[in-house]
This record gives sequence, structure tokens and C-alpha cells, in this order.
Amino acid sequence: MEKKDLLANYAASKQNMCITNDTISDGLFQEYGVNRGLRDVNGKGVLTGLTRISKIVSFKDENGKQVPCDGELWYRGYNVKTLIKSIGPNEFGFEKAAYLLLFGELPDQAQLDEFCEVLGNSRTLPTNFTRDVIMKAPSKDIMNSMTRSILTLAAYDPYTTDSSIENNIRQCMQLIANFPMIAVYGYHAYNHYENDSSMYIHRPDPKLSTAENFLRMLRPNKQYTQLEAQVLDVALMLHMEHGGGNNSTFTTRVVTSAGTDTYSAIAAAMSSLKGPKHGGANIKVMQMMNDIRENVHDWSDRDEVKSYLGKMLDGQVFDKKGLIYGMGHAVYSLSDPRERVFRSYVEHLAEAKGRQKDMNLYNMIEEVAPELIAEKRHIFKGVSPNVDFYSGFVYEMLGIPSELYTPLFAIARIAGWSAHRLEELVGCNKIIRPAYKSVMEELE
Ligand SMILES: CC(=O)SCCNC(=O)CCNC(=O)[C@H](O)C(C)(C)COP(=O)(O)OP(=O)(O)OC[C@H]1O[C@@H](n2cnc3c(N)ncnc32)[C@H](O)[C@@H]1OP(=O)(O)O
Ligand SMILES: O=C([O-])CC(=O)C(=O)O
Repeated sequence: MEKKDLLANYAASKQNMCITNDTISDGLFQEYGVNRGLRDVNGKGVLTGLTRISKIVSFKDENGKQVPCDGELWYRGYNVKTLIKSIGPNEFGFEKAAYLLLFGELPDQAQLDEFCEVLGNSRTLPTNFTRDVIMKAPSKDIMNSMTRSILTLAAYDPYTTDSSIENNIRQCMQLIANFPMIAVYGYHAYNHYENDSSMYIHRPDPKLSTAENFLRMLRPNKQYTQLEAQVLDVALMLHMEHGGGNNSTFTTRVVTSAGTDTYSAIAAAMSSLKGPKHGGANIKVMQMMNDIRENVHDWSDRDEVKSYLGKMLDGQVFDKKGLIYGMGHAVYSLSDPRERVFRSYVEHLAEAKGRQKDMNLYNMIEEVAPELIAEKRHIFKGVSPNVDFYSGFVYEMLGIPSELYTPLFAIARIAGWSAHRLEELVGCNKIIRPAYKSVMEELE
């Protein structure tokens, strides 16, 4: 028997022991008033912190009663939809919103120009970093490849552990600037070594925005249209920030509170974001849609689509996890405002690109899935499509490879993580250490 089989067989033989000894019954959670996943029975999160960075609205007060409402997302006092609308036809919004999230106020033109200039000039990697780090052991999992790059960047920083606020601002801005590079170069290395394609390492242009640079570095001929860059810019703005409680931002805050350095905190956040129940859902949605296209004979037959989705919820088909990806949210009830914005773009793009049949299938799933989930699960606050439902479809129509969908989320969310790291360092300064009630038995 090969050594690796020996270990795999041993692990398989121990599986049931772990399941038996690690299962904790619902009754014990109830007895001690412990909320699974830090969520109460109505799905509301346990309050664990205060923040000024953003606000999520999913319930409204009606005559003293909290009732579900359409979702709203606010960055530092501004509704994200208003922020997006305020971006002029020849402007890009990601940088403006990043300044807002990091420093708490909207920049005037001179402040924005200065910020963009600093960010643009910071889009460099240490000498030979692409060859020595990114091109070594390339992986299809670009989130892992980026995380490896982030941790290795720490080794090139003489002030890694300096916890002053100015040093943290410098490190966060350096990572915001570097994220598109380590993502796209990681993809090209993988595409070359694993898919036998040509490799392109285009340098970023310091005068271009994050969205433009991403497309410039990705495309072999560096070309993109203004519309493509603007759609991507809006996508980035929609993904930048989502409160302190989402899994990756909470991770950032927990790890930051232990006093660790910026690189380690952001690497931890990356590891959270890639989870299929969080930012990794955008790839899962695309895989799920492909699976539906393959297995549903008539995509326009509502009953056939519904029946297949029902099997998915019962864990019989697709990845057998019992989830319909791109649906549901820990906070939103009737709608996720980001999905609504994406939807308006998707409709135009699908028409322009002749993808009407796919659009109809998405529309049908958007209608049927919430009904089905409500039938088969305990839903207290309503279930609706989330930001990940359409994002992959938009990226696909922009010709972006699926390996880069979750990395794109990270390229945007690094701004929110950075803002929360700074807020934790400035305003909290207390290690996060919740309690676990022990239900262990003492044995002789
Ligand atoms: C950027 C983002 O992170 S957005 C979210 C991206 N994730 C996905 O799209 C994955 C699919 N969705 C889900 O797994 C869930 O909706 C989550 C993880 C996002 C939120 O889950 P919860 O916080 O448990 O939501 P909620 O309290 O409303 O769920 C109630 C029940 O419905 C289930 N449920 C919610 N959404 C779904 C879904 N899409 N498919 C199947 N079941 C679902 C939950 O598992 C839960 O079941 P349980 O009571 O047996 O535990
Ligand atoms: O808030 C959450 O739990 C997940 C989410 O939508 C995000 O992080 O953007």
C-alpha cells in the first residue's frame, strides 16, 4: 500500500468516531442559550461590535414592529447606489470609495488625484517577485496563490510588525495597489503552466484605474472598452464593504485584535472569503448554472426547472450540499441592493451579447428558488438572490475567466478589510475572545 493511501484509509476509518464525538445536539444549544453561528433563532446576528464604516438595512420599523424591507447598503454615510450614480461618465469610482472607506470622508478633487497618484505608483512588486513567488507552483485556485503572495510580501517589508496607524495605512494601500497584479499574474502563470497557453505579464499603467488595469493586465492585447471598464468598476464598488460581521471582515477584526501584522490579517480574510458560502459562491453559481443547463432538458419549462432545484435542495444533485448558490443572505431579507444593481447591467449586457436564453433561465431561478427554499427550510426573514447570483454572469460576459471571479471580490473587499483593520486598531484595542460553554464530561 502506498504511504498516501495508508493515511487516507486511516482517516476514513476514523470518520465516524469524529462525527459521534463532535456532534452537539440542538437541545444543548437551546439549554445554554448559545446561538449557532452567532445568529439568533430569527437569523439575526449576535451584536459583537460597533462600526462607523458602513450600514446594512434589511428591516424597517413599522408602528414599533420590525418588518422585512428591501435591502440598503451605506458606506460612511452615503447610500452605495447614490455613490455609484454620482460617478461621472469618464470617471471611475473604486478609488473614490476606497478613500472614503479608509479615511471616513469623501475626497475633494485634489485629494482624489493625490490618492490615485500614490496608488498608481505603488503598483509595483519587489524585484523578481513574479518569477520567484507567483510563477512557482501555480494553482488553479487563484485565491490560494494570492494568499501565498500576500504572506510572502511580508518578508520584503522591513516594517512588517510595526503596528503604528501610519504604517498600517501604508501596508493596506500597498496591498490595495498590488491585489490586481497578484491576481492576474497568478492566473496567467496557472494558465501557462497548467493549460499550456501563452503567458502575458503586462505592467500596470500608473495613470489607469483599478478596473482598467485589471483588464489591461488580463487581456493579451491590453485592450478593453470604456463600457467594460466601467461595468467592472461598478462591480468593484458593490463588493468593497459589507459591515463588520460578514465572515471575512469579522475574521480580519478577530485576527487584528490579536495584534498580528497586516499581511497575516489579510491572508486570514482571504481564506475566509474563498468559502463557497461566502465570496466563493460566485464560482459555485456558474458551476451550478452549467449543471442545470446540462441536466434540465427544457430551460423554459418552469416545472422541470423547479423539480431540478428541489433535488438540489434535497442534496441529490450538483454538489449534493443542499444549497442553491447565489440565493439567501445572513442579513438581507426581501432583496440585496447589490444584486438589483447587477441585474440592471446584466439585462443590457445579455441583450447586447445575445445571451437572452441564459437571462431567461436566471430570471426563472430568481423567481422559483426563493419559494422552494422557503418551503424546505426554516426561513424567518425571507430569502432572495444575493450579490453573487449575477456577478459571475457579468464577468463571463466581460470575458473574465471563472478562476478570477472570487479574486475580483477580494480586489474590491481589501478596501473594506483595510478600513476595518484600521478601525479595530484605532478604536478597540482589546483582544476578541468570546466564550465557549464546555459540555465535556470529566472522565477517570
Ligand atoms: C457575499 C456573500 O457572502 S453573499 C452569500 C453567498 N453565499 C451563497 O450564495 C451560498 C448559498 N446561501 C447560503 O448558504 C445561505 O443563504 C447563507 C450562508 C448566505 C446564509 O445562511 P443563513 O445565515 O443560515 O441564512 P438564513 O438564516 O436566512 O437561513 C435559514 C435556513 O435556510 C437555509 N438556506 C438559506 N439559503 C439557502 C440556500 N441558498 N440554499 C439552501 N438553503 C438555504 C439555511 O441553511 C438555513 O437552514 P437551517 O435552518 O437548516 O440552518
Ligand atoms: O454580509 C455577509 O454575510 C456576506 C456578504 O454579503 C458580504 O460579505 O458581502
